[in-house]
Amino acid sequence: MAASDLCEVPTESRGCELKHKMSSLVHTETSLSDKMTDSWELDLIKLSQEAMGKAYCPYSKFPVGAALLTTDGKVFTGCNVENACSNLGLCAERVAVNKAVSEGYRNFKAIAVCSEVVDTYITPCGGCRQVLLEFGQTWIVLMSKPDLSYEKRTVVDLIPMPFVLKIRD
Ligand SMILES: O=c1ccn([C@H]2C[C@H](O)[C@@H](CO)O2)c(=O)[nH]1
Ligand SMILES: [Zn+2]
Repeated sequence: MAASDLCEVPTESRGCELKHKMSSLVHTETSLSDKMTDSWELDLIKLSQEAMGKAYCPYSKFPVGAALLTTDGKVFTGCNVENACSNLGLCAERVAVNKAVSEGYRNFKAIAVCSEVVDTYITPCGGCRQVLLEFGQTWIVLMSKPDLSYEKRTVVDLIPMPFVLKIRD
């Protein structure tokens, strides 16, 4: 995919987005277009690494970052947020998804995930795979290493034979 694929936000509205970002502490999205270098996938991974710096993980000491790209070019980041009551901890991916959904964004193009582990790509846990699936089967998951190398899969690749709730009329 070309870097230009990211420029889905019409040029005339980008300044507006940027102004909106700078003028508001409430809104948490950033626009990828103003951070773009060579490839959007690498940019998304770099944003996930930035988010990893905010991880709150005193128990596992295992920081994770995520950066979620919407189909209209916005990025919502997340980090893991642990708790003394361990089952209340949140994964980075779910923090990013919940931030996006709570701001009105449900259409996603990709999510990048990162950790400090150098010898394997970080992969979303089973719970997060189901959460990602909630918002579509064919969007992209980028699982990275600190050196920016990554594995690219679709959501359904990571959760074959997925559970989908069929609601009876
Ligand atoms: O893909 C993953 C895997 C793990 N974690 C978090 C959960 C917990 O805080 C820590 C150790 O499992 O890493 C994530 O945020 N995302
Ligand atoms: Zn998870």
